[in-house]
Amino acid sequence: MYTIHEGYVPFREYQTWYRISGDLHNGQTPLVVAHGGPGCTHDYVDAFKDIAETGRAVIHYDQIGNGLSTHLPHKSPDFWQPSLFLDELNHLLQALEIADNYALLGQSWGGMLAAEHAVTQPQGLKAMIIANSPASMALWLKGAAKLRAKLPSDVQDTLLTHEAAGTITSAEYKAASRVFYQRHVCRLDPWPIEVQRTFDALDIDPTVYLAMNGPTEFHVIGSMKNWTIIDRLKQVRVPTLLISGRFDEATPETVQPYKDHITGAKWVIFESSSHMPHVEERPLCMKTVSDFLLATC
Ligand SMILES: N=C(O)[C@@H]1CCCN1
Repeated sequence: MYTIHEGYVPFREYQTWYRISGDLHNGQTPLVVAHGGPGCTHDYVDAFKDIAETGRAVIHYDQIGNGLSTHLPHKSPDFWQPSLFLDELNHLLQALEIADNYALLGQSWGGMLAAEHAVTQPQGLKAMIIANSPASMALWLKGAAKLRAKLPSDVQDTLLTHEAAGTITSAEYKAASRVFYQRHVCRLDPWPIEVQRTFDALDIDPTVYLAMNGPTEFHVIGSMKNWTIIDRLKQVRVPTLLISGRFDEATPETVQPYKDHITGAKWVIFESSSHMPHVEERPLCMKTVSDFLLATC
């Protein structure tokens, strides 16, 4: 077992909730976990706390805008920029006094955030795991369109009808979306409770997700739709592990630029998983990440 400590870090006029599983001061490089969305919560990536069983402290946090951190539903969409979340991450590292020695795991959008962080070559970053993340949203949209084209035709028609009508909050659109999510976001049925908690939180406050991403994982019309980091990946100077699922909405094509442009990057594809190997193949995923951190930190 390990100790658990939760708290808040001031960030600008807001606050960021965090939780430390394990001992930050035992000499092992701690692992910081950045969730996806943008605008999700830490709940669905809670499983990475298992790594604390190896003696390595694991820090989860809710990025500003959702979860237990400050919600800002009245901010204009252009408030929500990658630079805001990069600044928040740096504040968290400084406040927890780990900025000189940490590893970073980002899942989905969190992996995009981790890559944005790594290209700035922070001296304290010792290793990085980019999990289920695209290197550009153009590739993401291309991959999502291919997956969407394989859905049953009635599901495709329903999605198109409601997207054209703007009725993307309708029960019918949500039911059709769920067919995609069950295939390419989390293939477990039912979803683990912690995964459902994140999607329930998104339903309650979709501010960040709608501003930066859009209504769904495959209908991306938000400010991130033109995002790419492919041209900056050569600047990454830390050992990097890429993980994704065979049925992942982050298709191999979306992950490939990380492998091509980050020197020495290793890539593990989980054959029975989609977007969440950390719950779909939990023991194997945790061993893969733990072994990588043991070898690099
Ligand atoms: N689940 C996520 O974070 C993905 C990444 C790009 C759009 N949403």
